[in-house]
Amino acid sequence: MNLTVEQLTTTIEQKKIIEDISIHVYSGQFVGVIGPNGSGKSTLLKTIYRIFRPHGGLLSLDERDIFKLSYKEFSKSMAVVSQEGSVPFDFTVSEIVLMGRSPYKRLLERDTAEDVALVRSSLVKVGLEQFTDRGFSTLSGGEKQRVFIARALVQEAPFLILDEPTNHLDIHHQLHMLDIVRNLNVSVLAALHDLNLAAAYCDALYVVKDGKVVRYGSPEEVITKSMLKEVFQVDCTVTHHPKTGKPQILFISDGMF
Ligand SMILES: Nc1ncnc2c1ncn2[C@@H]1O[C@H](COP(=O)(O)OP(=O)(O)OP(=O)(O)O)[C@@H](O)[C@H]1O
Repeated sequence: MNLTVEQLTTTIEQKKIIEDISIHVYSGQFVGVIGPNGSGKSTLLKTIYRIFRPHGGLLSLDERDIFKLSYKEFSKSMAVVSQEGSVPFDFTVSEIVLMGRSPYKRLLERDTAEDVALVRSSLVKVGLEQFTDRGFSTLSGGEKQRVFIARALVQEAPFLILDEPTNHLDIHHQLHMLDIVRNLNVSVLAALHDLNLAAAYCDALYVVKDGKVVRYGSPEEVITKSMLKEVFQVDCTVTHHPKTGKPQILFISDGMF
């Protein structure tokens, strides 16, 4: 599934938070959005997944205007794992994951054996099969994050939005989660803070600063010493991973010496 974002502007309380952003995610691509804190990454993603209404521009999935899709059509097309996932009541893990099947159901329709099997296989994928009946509130931050990933998986959407999906995860689970997503062969747009992971997993990167796209290209084109200085205000050496050949950043700061 293709995503096209053309000249998108989102204003909150009279302030332009993102301005004139154009992005393309081709079918099956894993595209990253990187940028400093407060640069507008989440606002961009939230506008794409319809939390915010844009004040200008066009958003389309396979040529269809995102804002013209019904709730069910939209939810079957796009799954979201956000950094702010919360659950109002103490549902169990399997109840929360089952919610990912709701776009496929009519009101009060019962869960099918297929739904239950999908929930089970997603929980196995994220390593939470022992947690099926646990109350969500009893889980650690990383376990909660993996529940939301499982919920997105059962949604079986061809487009996945990830807003800092590895926030609470230890390094093993960060790599495991990105491996799972990569192997789904769906289109992905992900805001990532870890630039080495962004370089390792993404086919293309957009760099956002002050609400605007300031760089775009392959990780090799984008992850450079000058970009890191200009956009993130850090000094570094950029080398290459000895096995994958992807850019690898070694940060340098006065306090290290
Ligand atoms: N509802 C809101 N009301 C007012 N300002 C907002 C609102 N939502 C976002 N902003 C502001 O918009 C700017 C961009 O925020 P956003 O969350 O999109 O950035 P981000 O790049 O995702 O940041 P981070 O890396 O810290 O998560 C910030 O200055 C933020 O304070």
